[in-house]
Amino acid sequence: MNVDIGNALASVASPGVSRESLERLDEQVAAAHERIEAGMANEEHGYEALNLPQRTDPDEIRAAVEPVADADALITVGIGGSSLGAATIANALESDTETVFLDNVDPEWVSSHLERLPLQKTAINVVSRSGTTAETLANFLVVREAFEDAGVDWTERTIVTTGEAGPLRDLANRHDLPSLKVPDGVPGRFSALSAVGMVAAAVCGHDLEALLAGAAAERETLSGSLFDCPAYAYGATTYALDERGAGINAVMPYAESLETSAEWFAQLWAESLGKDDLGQTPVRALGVTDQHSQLQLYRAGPRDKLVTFVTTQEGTDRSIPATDVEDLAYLGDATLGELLEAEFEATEASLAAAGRPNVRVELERVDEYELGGLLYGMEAACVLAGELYGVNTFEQPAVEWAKNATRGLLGGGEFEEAEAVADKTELRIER
Ligand SMILES: O=P(O)(O)OC[C@H]1O[C@](O)(CO)[C@@H](O)[C@@H]1O
Repeated sequence: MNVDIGNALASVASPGVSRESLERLDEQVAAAHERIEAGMANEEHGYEALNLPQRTDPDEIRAAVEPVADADALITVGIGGSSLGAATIANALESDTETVFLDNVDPEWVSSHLERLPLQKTAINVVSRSGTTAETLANFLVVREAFEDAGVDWTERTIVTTGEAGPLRDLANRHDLPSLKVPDGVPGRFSALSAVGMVAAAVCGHDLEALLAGAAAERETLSGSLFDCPAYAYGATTYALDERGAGINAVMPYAESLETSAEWFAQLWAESLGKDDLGQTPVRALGVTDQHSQLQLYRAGPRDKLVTFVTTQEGTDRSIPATDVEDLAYLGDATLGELLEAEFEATEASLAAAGRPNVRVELERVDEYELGGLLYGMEAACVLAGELYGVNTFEQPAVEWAKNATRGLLGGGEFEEAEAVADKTELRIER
C-alpha cells in the first residue's frame, strides 16, 4: 500500500501535524521499529503476527479444506478477529462460493441463513482461538443441529480452526475433523494472514500465495523511518493527529468490495489502542455512499476527526448511457469508475478546503496481493501506534467484564458483573 499524508499536515489542516513535528516523531518511530524488530525476531506475543507471511503454510490450509473444496456455500462461525479477517478477504474478492459469516447471535438472522442455504452443499468453518467464545459455540451448536435436521452429516462438512486445547480442539479430535491451529502469539485481530483468515479464502479458491506475497512485500518496507515506510507513516500520522485532537478516525474505502475492511480495521484499532483512557475511535464509512450521509459532519462538525480514504487505481468499469436530461447530460460522457474517482477527489479536496485532516491509503487494485499488503500494512501501523501510545497493544482485558456478566445472567456461574446489571439506573420515557 502507498500512503499520502499531505492533507494531514499543519499547513493544510487543523488539527494537523507539521513536517518538523513528524521529523521529531521519527526518532520515536526509529526506537519503536527496533522494539518491533526485536519482538518479531524473538517471536514475542503479538509481534509474532508480523511474521505470518513466512509462518503461514498455504498447502496445509488447502489440504484441510480439500474435503469441502466443492462447497457451493461456506458458513464461517466465529466472531471478532476469528471472523472479520476472513470476511474482509472473502467479501473483497469474487468467488462462485457463497460465504456467510455468522458473527452475531441474532436468532432471526441466523435462522434466515440456515433456512436459505443448501446445507448438503455447504461447508462449516468454525473458528475460535479459545474455543470457549459463547457466541461462536452457540452458533456452532445451532448450525450443527440444522445440518442434522436436514439429514446432512456435519462431520463431513466441518473444518475447525482453534488453539492447542479447548472444547473445539476436543470436538475436532472426537470426530476426526480437519483442523488447523490458530498460531501462537497472534491475537485474533492480527490473525487474518493465518489459517484464521485464510480457510475461507481457500474454500473460495482464492490465491493464498498472492495474499501472503503482498503481506511479505509490505513486511519488507518496515524500516526505522516513517518517511520510508507507508505503514509507519500511517501509524505515526494517526497517532500525531490524535495527540492534537483528532480522536476519531473515519475509514472510508472508495470500493464496495472493501467495506468489510473498515469493520476489520475498527476491531484492530479499537481493541489494540483503546487502553489507559487512550486510543482513537475508528468509524466505518464508505465512499461514495457516505458523502450523502456523514460528510456533513466530517466537513462542518467538531475538529476531532481524521478521514482515512482507501482508494484503488484500477478495476473493472462500466459506461453511463447517454441521457437527454439536460442537467445530467455530462454523466453520459463518463463511466461509473470515472464518477467514483471524481467524487473521491472532490470529497478529499472538500475536506482539505475546510482544513479537515485526511489521509490517502492507495491500493493498485482489489486483488489478493494488494489485500495482503493492506492487511499487513494496517497491522504494522497499529503495532507502531501502540508503541507510540505506550499501551499494551496485544491484550484486551476490557472485553471480559461483559462476558462475565453474560455468563452470570445465563446461569453460567456466580459473577459480580451480573449483579451489577440488575442495578441499572432507570429514567424511562415511554411512548
Ligand atoms: O477466537 P476467539 O477465542 O473465539 O475470540 C474471538 C474474539 O474475542 C476477543 O477475544 C474479544 O472478546 C477478540 O480479541 C477475539 O478476536
